[in-house]
Amino acid sequence: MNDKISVIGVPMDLGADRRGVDMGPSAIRYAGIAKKLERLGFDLKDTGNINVPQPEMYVEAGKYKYLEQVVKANEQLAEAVSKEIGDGRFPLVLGGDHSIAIGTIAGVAKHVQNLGVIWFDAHGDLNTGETSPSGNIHGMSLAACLGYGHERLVSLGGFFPKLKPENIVIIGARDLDPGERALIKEIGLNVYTMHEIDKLGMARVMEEAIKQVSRETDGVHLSLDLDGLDPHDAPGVGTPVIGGISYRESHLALEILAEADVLVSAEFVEVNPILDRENATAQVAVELIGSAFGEKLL
Ligand SMILES: NC(=[NH2+])NCCC[C@H](N)C(=O)O
Ligand SMILES: [Mn+2]
Ligand SMILES: [Mn+2]
Repeated sequence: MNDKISVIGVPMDLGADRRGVDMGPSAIRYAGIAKKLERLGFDLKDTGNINVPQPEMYVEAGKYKYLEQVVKANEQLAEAVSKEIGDGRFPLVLGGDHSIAIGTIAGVAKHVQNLGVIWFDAHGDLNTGETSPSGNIHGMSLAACLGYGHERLVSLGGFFPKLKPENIVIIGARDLDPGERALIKEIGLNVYTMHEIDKLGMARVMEEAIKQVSRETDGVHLSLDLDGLDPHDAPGVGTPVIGGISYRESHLALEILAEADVLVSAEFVEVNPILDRENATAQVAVELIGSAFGEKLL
């Protein structure tokens, strides 16, 4: 794995239309991400935060809430990610709501022709403005990367689609909207719901998932929404869903992923300190980052 990591913070909450998740990058830094990665021997650079507007500056509703602002911030993010990769560094993006996957993936896909993606999430984030129950863009980011949804989101970074369905797996899904289910069936997206995780076990799920996302790709991106974990272990998220991936399963998953040595980029999103208990969810994020970057007990 690349031993140079660049942290990029994205204090974005417009895609969730809910305050708090903008403080995610600070909370994850406060929980000790730098110490963790330096102790693991990485050359770490913190590039600071992307500039994201405050929601109070705008009154907006509709099918794509805060579209203009979300696009602007994601364009900056895509450039920042692309620059770090161009400098030979591994971009580690801290959210912020999950709409930022659009910018991260746009930046990575500029360099990696066929990008594989492991999408850890309770949700599919496969809505478009037409199917979304909320108008929140964080529920539309994976769809946008696949070429579905608003033109501004789909073509962000100047090219589309960024991803092919066969190079993606979703892990941990347990809350899908009707339009998301229809899209999954239509394009044959591989989703490991909690049913498969319970039945097969996380080790087998990860082996299969890694095989699929690295088969015909030139690198793999990890997009980890903390709400993929059970709210018992990660309470500080805006859209919690019971019955999720346990603390232990999530570590196992990332340890197996680290062993496979396929990652070229990663993002950890949806940490909301306002809803958290004593920064526990940011703490979990830092521990998971450790596992994803090869931390082991012995
Ligand atoms: N990244 C997330 N937490 N997404 C939650 C999405 C919730 C719901 N499916 C929606 O579209 O509004
Ligand atoms: Mn998500
Ligand atoms: Mn989610």
